[in-house]
Amino acid sequence: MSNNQIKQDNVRNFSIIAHIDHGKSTLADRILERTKALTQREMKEQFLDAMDLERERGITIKLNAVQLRYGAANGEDYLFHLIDTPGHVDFTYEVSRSLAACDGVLLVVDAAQGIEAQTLANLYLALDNDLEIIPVINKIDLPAADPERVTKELEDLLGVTKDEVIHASGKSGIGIDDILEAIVERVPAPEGEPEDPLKALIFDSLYDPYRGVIASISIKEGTVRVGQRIRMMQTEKEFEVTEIGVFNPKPTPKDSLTVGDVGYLTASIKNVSDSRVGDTITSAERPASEPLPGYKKMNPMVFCGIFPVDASNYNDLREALERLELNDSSLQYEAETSQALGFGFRCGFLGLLHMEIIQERIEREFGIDLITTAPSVIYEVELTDGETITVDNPSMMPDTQSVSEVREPFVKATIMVPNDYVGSVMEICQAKRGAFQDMQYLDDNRVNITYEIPLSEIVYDFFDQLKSQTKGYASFDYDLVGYRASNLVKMDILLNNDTIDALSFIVHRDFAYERGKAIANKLKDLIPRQQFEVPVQAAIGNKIVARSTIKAMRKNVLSKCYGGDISRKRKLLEKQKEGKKRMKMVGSVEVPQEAFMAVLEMDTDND
Ligand SMILES: Nc1nc2c(ncn2[C@@H]2O[C@H](COP(=O)(O)OP(=O)(O)OP(=O)(O)O)[C@@H](O)[C@H]2O)c(=O)[nH]1
Repeated sequence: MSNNQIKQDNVRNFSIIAHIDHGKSTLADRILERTKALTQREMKEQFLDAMDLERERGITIKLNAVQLRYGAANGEDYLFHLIDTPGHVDFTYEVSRSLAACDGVLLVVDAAQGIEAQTLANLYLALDNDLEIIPVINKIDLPAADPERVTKELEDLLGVTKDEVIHASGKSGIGIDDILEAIVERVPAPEGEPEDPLKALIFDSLYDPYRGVIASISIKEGTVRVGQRIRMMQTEKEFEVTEIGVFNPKPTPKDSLTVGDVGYLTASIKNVSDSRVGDTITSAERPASEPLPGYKKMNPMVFCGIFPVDASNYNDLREALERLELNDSSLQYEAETSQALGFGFRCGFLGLLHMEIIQERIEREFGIDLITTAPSVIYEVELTDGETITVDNPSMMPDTQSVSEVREPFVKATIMVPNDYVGSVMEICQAKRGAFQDMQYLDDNRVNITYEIPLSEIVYDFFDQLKSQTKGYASFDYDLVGYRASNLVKMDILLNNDTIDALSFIVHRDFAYERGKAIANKLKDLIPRQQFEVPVQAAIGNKIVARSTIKAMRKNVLSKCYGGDISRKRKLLEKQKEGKKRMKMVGSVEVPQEAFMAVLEMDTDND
């Protein structure tokens, strides 16, 4: 059958979870290598991170599942499915879905860094899914490695003994055999009956222009065959299976997939929303009575406006978003018109990284230059007439007179730092309107601090500040906890006496004056001099709270280059041209892209 005679008892489905940069992809590569999934020559540097953008940023965005064969020390052959998980907080939901496709995980911890915030977040997801956990200390080759300390941390955290913790190095190959044997011995084989009605979990889905949706599936019950009629239990749509197969790691078609198999399925599905991640595929003729647990739609938390620099690219931008949405059901968008920026789209994202990735893909893959506005969260606004509306665009915030209460989303932020930085972390959290919750000592040197903080503050420069104030030692994770009332007001920005809707933002009243001043100063620096003097004003309602002035231009930029340094001149001209692309005429003033993001960086330079 599809397993090439390997019995279900010898199937092992597992995943690797780790804090970002603790070496998950490198370890996955070593495992592929050891099980001869790829010859060295075929092996790209990091096979599982397939998308260009991922490789460049060195992070894993999309899931992947690879089938491997392993000849164990006990003389038997085993079939492994290694399911990759994304490592960033924005993608927690995808991690949780891919874990639902497994029976065990390797919990990888960097030998020098120890347990970090996302190690814990991922561990909790694994525990939620009742998975067998194999602790692995990675990078033991590093001079700064302290495997004893990290072993102790893992013992305390997991209640395991020292002997159960594997020491490894993805770089030098130490411990890889121990890991493979531990998978055989400790991860349970999938349960489920091949003859029962089909239940296949969709844990990822991808749109291919030729074949339609390619769903990544894990078969929990029953068997699926080519030509079979299937039904999506959530959407109740039916399709006929055109191809099924496994990745080993190249896509390899099979006639059927059965319990324990992890692979892909196509069925001429034209719309990704018809095969939602987390949904259960069953047979149309003999449907299962209940879907697999845990279907949850992920809602975007961060919104921003996306506008083409060149208005004639509006339709291209819409097409680009349509195409991206096919592969990414968590991306949302709707048309938006800004007085300042013209026609564009209001887009919703899971988090900041998700937002950056989409913006970069639009620019790179579709060649459209964008102006994006500062990210905003969704506010709940109770009006004086009793109605409640949601606002994801600051410029749409109603006038203060008609508002009785504004509520904003709060998150529980978990921050892990060495002792020395506790003071700095608390200072940042306090400045970000955080409410202290708890502080726990993990060992002699490390502390786990929890705060409740408004999401909007996290969206601004929280993480950057955290990193710079703790020399990169802090690790951070967050979870939405709900909406709370806050004293918030809308700040408008006026350029040359015109209100620029795309520059409006929401701010806590206590910080309004300070932020208004900071942004007026920042914009003065960011917006190039024009032919005339431009006043920059920050206002709440009709009240101007801060003001600065962009002086009129006197000289041509080139006059700065004395002498005949041609190459320098050319560079300057090119730089100017480059800058031009990112400029937008807003009324009578030319405004660069950076100005729309200024609100994010205000706190970092208060000069
Ligand atoms: N010294 C040493 N460095 C390692 C080892 N494993 C990985 N690294 C390095 O650590 C960095 C991160 O490794 P990755 O494998 O990309 O980490 P990751 O956890 O997959 O990262 P994300 O995909 O972003 O979650 C890279 O620079 C690797 O070269 C190891 O065993 N020893």
